[in-house]
Formats: sequence, C-alpha cells, structure tokens
Amino acid sequence: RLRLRNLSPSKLIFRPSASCTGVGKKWTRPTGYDTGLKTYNSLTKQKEPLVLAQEGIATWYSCGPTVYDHAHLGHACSYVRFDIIQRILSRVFGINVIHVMVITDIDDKIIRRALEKSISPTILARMYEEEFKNDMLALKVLPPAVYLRVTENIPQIVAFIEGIIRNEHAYATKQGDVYFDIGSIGDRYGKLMGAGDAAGEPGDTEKRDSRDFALWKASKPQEPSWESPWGKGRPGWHIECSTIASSVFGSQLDIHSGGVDLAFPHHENEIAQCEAYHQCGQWGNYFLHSGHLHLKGSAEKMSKSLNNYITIKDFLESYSTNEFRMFCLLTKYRSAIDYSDASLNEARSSLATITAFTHDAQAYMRGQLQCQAVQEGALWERLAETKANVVRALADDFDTPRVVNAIMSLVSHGNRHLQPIAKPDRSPRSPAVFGAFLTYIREVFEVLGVDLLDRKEPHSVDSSGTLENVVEQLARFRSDVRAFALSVEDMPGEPAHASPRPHSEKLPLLKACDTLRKDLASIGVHIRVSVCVGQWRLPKGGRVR
Ligand SMILES: Nc1ncnc2c1ncn2[C@@H]1O[C@H](COP(=O)(O)OP(=O)(O)OP(=O)(O)O)[C@@H](O)[C@H]1O
Ligand SMILES: [Zn+2]
Repeated sequence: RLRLRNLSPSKLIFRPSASCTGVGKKWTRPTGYDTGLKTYNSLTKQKEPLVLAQEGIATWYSCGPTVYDHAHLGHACSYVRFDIIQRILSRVFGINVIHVMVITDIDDKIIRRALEKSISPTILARMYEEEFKNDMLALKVLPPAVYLRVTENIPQIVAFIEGIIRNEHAYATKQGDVYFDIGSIGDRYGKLMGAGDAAGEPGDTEKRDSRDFALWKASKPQEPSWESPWGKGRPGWHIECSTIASSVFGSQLDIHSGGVDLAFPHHENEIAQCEAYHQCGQWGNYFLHSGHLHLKGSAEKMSKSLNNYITIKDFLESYSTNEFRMFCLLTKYRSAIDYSDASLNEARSSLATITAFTHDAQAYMRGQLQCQAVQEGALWERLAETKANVVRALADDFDTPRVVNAIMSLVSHGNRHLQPIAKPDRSPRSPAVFGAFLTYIREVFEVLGVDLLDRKEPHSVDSSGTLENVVEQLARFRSDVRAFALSVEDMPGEPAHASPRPHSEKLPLLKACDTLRKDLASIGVHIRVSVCVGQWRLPKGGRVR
C-alpha cells in the first residue's frame, strides 16, 4: 500500500480524511454531510439519503469508454445523463463534484481491431479517444477533472495487485496470470448484484474457483505487454478502475457511475478488489447506473460490438445538442430509453414550445403584443410554486421528467395569458412577471445544459442577428402602414355615429399588409395580429428556407 502511495502523485494533492466504513455485506449509511437529496443506490436497490464524506464535496469516479471505435448514441446517453446529474449537484445544490474518468486504452477489443487495421493499439486508441472527447464537447458534457489512461497507470496497477496478494485475496499462477480469490472474501462477494454466474470467466485451469477473475494476464504473442513481478503481461479489465479510483480518492469514494451493463461483473469486481486492497467494508458508498439506449423495437442495447449504432457525429447532422439533451431529460436517468425519430421529434417540439413562449413573453414585455389584463399576483404565486416543485423533483433522485413537466405547465399557464387581442385595451400591463418566467425558465435549462438562447457559431450568430433585425424592421413598417390604413378620418357629409371604416382608397394598403403576412408565414416567419406593433417569430435556427 505504501508503494502505491509513493507511485501516485495525485494522492499528495487530494486525500480525503474520511476512511471507508461498513462491515460485511450490508450497506452502511455513510457518516458525513447529508445533502438533503435522495438518490437510488444500486447497492441497496432503493433510494437513500445522499450523504457525502466531506461537506460540499462529492468524489465521483466513472468508467470511461473502451476506445476502439466511434462513440455512439448509447455512450452519449449515458454520459449526458450523468453530466446532467453532476450539473444539478454543483449548480443547484452547491456541491463541488470531483469527477475522474478512466479511458480504457488497452483491452482485447482494442488489440483485435488494431491487428485488423494493421496499426498499433496505441495509435488506434488515441484516435478514438480524441474523437470521444470531441463528441463529448459537442454534446456540452462537462469534462471530468481529469481523464486517466490505463496504459499510463501500469506501475500503480501492479502495486495495487501486489497489495491484494499481500492481503491474501489474490494469487499468481505458474503461467504468469494473477487471479482474485473470490473464496477468500466469503459471502461478501456479490454485495452489488449477487454472486453472479458461477461459471465466471473462461480461463486458466489453475484457478482456485471458476468465478475467480483475472487481475493480470500473461502476455500472448503480438500483444502489448509490461514487466511485472509475474512476468510480462497486461492488466485485467476491472483492476484498472479500482486502482485509478483509489490512486486519486484513496480508500473511500462517494459516487461511482456507469451504464447498467457494467454493474456485473465489472463494478462487482471493482468493489471486491478495492475492499480487499483497502481492507475495508465499504469502499464506494453510492453506485449509480444509467439505463440503456435501444433502437426502438430492438431488445439489444445500441452497441459497438453489435454494430447497430448511430455515431454521435451522424446524429448531430440531423438534430441539435439541445434536442438530444431534451430527449434525455424526458426520461429518468435509470430507465431504458427508446431511440426513434418520433421520440426525438417530441423533444424538438417541447423545445419549440418553450422557445415560442420566451419569444412571446419578450414581445409582450416590449409592448409588441397586447393581451388582456392578467392577475399578476396569481402568476407570481404560480412561479414560486414551480420553483419549489423543481427543487423537490431534482432532490428526489434527479427526477428530470418531473422538472420538464413543471416547466411545460408553467409555459402553458403563461401562454394562456399571452393571447393577442385585436382591440386596444387600456388595462394595466404586467411585463415584470413575464420577465421573471422567462429568466427562470432559461436558468433551469441552463443548469441542465440546454441553452435556450441557442448561441450559434460566430458567423451564424451574425447572419441570424442581421436577419432578425431585418424582419423586425419589416414587421414595424407593416404595422405602421396597417395602422395608417385602418385610421378613420371624418368624412364630410357622413353622420358622426356611422361605423368607422377605412377609406376605400386605403383598402389596397390593408390587402398588401395581409399578403405580406401570409407570404412571410409561408417561409416560417409568423407575424401575429396585434393592435400595437406587429410581433413576429422566426423559424427554428433563424434561417429562412
Ligand atoms: N446503448 C447504451 N446505452 C446506454 N449506455 C451505454 C450504451 N452502450 C454503452 N453504454 C455505456 O457507455 C459507457 C462506455 O462504454 P464502453 O465503451 O465500455 O462501451 P461498451 O459497452 O463496451 O460498448 P459496446 O457494447 O458498444 O462495445 C459505459 O458506461 C456503458 O455502460
Ligand atoms: Zn470501471
């Protein structure tokens, strides 16, 4: 253990004071800082109060991708969902999340794919790692505090295995493999998912128990390998995560995350290794698992190995980052999610409804949209209720569908008051409360990583900004012309009580205004009839097609 500490510089920077708790198989509620939130813990299969070892800090380890192919929407879904949770923890509840992610840059699939392509496994892995990071940036996933590669942590992994052997929970075989000795921890194996498949990994006949899994694999010809006390070889899969998480966070971890497929055997084995190495009863306090993304109608998850995937890049040709996030927000992070054009269109249309409301609220605030008087007090109350409901939903296992529902209901409430009226009305106006609706809705989505302002690349901001100005000028001009056409002068010889009608000479002007409105509508720019100034709405993306 001392050797590992010496080899791991990150330990010098951050070492939590709390040590791991718990004995036996049963989960022990951690001691420390109660966040007031509840989260579903796969260790207990129920929601538990989220208690962190240190006030205001969450140590979080997540399994990263195995980089041998393009990242797909399954990955996107898992990492976006956890990004949303981390944003909620930090931006709503003020918790500093220290997130560490491993990049699996050596394993059987990488070696196989590199051989097929006749390139080195390192080159292959770096290529797809870079692509993964760029895809995550495109999806606005906040990067972890640090990415750590397996191949850059081999001495730490060797030292960690030595520690487990020293504690008599692992053994080396004559062939130069090292196995975890499941029998040595008795019935404590299986605290996450149960004892699992009795057959275990296929392999060495020198295994003491068929369930024993590899910590170190003796090298085969043509495979990358590293020196070790057991001869040349490379790490098994699970040991990378136990070592890297421990090298940064020590013997105790608040939160561990990954897709649900990783719960067994990967996370189960990580737990066994860490508790054997640190000689403690509860290394990771909370295990969070995200549900799988499936192509609609398919029972299988989207997967590189099944070759049934859509890459993130291809997806972003047709849909936006905001739309993908909204698609993720509409389901709970733990549930399986069906991918189809219909579900993406539902996300698109929810976003469009919210954006339309923000435009209408702005038009109302500018005085471009005239509506009937509103009961302002009731609107303020409604806003306060929504705020409280949103925080309650977020604190209840990060229930984002409930949050979206609460916001949609606020929007439809606001929309009911923003119906344009055709006749001037001198009743009092309430712009401030609509401003409050608008900023609150923007803030909530900003926290969740959806940018309602939809800021574009600089060049498109310019062109859409110019277009907005042109359309605004046009709407104003049309509105002035229309007001003039509708104005009624006293006509000599007509009785004062005659119903006011525009002069017949002005009728072509009114017709032209109408035609302009219809023509603009056909290209997606909607001018809503209002007595004051024309209010218009641009099509999505600010482009006139
Ligand atoms: N279809 C999916 N839905 C949700 N999460 C997924 C999906 N596919 C992979 N993940 C998650 O993405 C993360 C990285 O996965 P990894 O690169 O190890 O993929 P994998 O499961 O090996 O991929 P594949 O099955 O495509 O080969 C893991 O947490 C995994 O659970
Ligand atoms: Zn892992």
